[in-house]
Amino acid sequence: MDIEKVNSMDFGEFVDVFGNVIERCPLIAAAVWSQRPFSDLEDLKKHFFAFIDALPQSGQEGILRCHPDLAGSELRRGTLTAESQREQSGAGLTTLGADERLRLEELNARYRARFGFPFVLAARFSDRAAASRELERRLLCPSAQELRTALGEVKKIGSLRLADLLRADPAKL
Ligand SMILES: NC(=O)NC1=NC(=O)NC1=O
Repeated sequence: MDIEKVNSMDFGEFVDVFGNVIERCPLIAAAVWSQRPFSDLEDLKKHFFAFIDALPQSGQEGILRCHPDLAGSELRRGTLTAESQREQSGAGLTTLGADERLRLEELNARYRARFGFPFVLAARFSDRAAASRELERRLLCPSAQELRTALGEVKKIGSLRLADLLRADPAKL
């Protein structure tokens, strides 16, 4: 899909296509639509990220809370979004052994209890071993730093999803 096609989209089409670039936060696409026309993918990405960066901390934490746990209950229940399902299975998180899954579950619970939002990692840049290693490392970080790190992961996930969409053939959307 080229940027001209994106710029020609009406509001509904734009949110249909880009509403899950940031997991379960269609509001962001709904806001970014009014920034059109976009010069290219980078410009579109810049507007998504600028919206996130301009939010108060409560809004940024809200974005993180919209993310399903890695290898969590939503994965088991099959209620992940298509993007999350692909990302998590690509990182080998759908085939964890029981002990690995329980370990992640326990770490996720400790992380959420500490920071008040779930651990977020761009799974496509990771694998099952790296996920729990990163979780253990980041669990020890100061809260302000961890918020910035987590939002950086949200942006990595969003970048990959945008790149997929811009490469996608509109007929298949
Ligand atoms: N908690 C998470 O990090 N979730 C996810 N990371 C991804 O890359 N996809 C997800 O669903």
